[in-house]
Amino acid sequence: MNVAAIDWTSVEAGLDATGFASLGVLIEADARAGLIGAYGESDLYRSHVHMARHGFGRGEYKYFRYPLPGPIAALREALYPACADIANRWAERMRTEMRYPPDHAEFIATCHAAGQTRPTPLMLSYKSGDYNCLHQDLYGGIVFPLQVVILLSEADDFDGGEFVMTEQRPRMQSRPHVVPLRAGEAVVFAVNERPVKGARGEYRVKMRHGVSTLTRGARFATGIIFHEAT
Ligand SMILES: O=C(O)CCC(=O)C(=O)O
Ligand SMILES: [Fe+2]
Repeated sequence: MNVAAIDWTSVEAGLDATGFASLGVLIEADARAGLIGAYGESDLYRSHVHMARHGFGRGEYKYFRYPLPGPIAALREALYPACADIANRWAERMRTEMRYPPDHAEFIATCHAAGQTRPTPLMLSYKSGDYNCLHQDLYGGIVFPLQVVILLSEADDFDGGEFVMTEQRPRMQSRPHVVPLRAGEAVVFAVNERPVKGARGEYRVKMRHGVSTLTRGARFATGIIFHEAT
């Protein structure tokens, strides 16, 4: 984890330009292997979702229960403050009333007061033929506008399985993005809407994310979502 090395000015510029930005490699090989190795330990998770059963795609994911694994808990807390600054600037530009407190514990208290009490960080597991349909991770009325995904598998472990985003612009066709990810690399991206500066002021685009079909091997990723679920 090297959160101190992140250049948040360029991260914000990337988020403003495309709705996503790399944070560099934040989970080293040992910790990646640890998280993948613990995927089968059911005590660590509060729920297990088979995507095909819900029409979400193919493959599976599991939501962690508290206490979160060390590296996930540490990153969630350490990444939050800079993300909250960006989130507050976005809220101003989009003229929404929500403002985000400077530390994550305080934001969690806001979620709890609204009845969102369950943890949302998750592990995702894909095998050849699996994919994740375009979606948004919204779990209640309280939404933190940025989230983070980290690839845990090595580049050689799989083919296909690219992280993709779409940007739905008002009265225009949707724009696709393929987001490159190295092993351990984290990408911060827009959960839902983000502001874009147009010729006549700010407008909003709606973002969705997903994963293209794996054509070989196995792919694990972890997602760090800052709001809690109902
Ligand atoms: O497997 C992936 O890269 C996508 C993960 C995802 O949907 C998420 O982190 O919310
Ligand atoms: Fe997601």
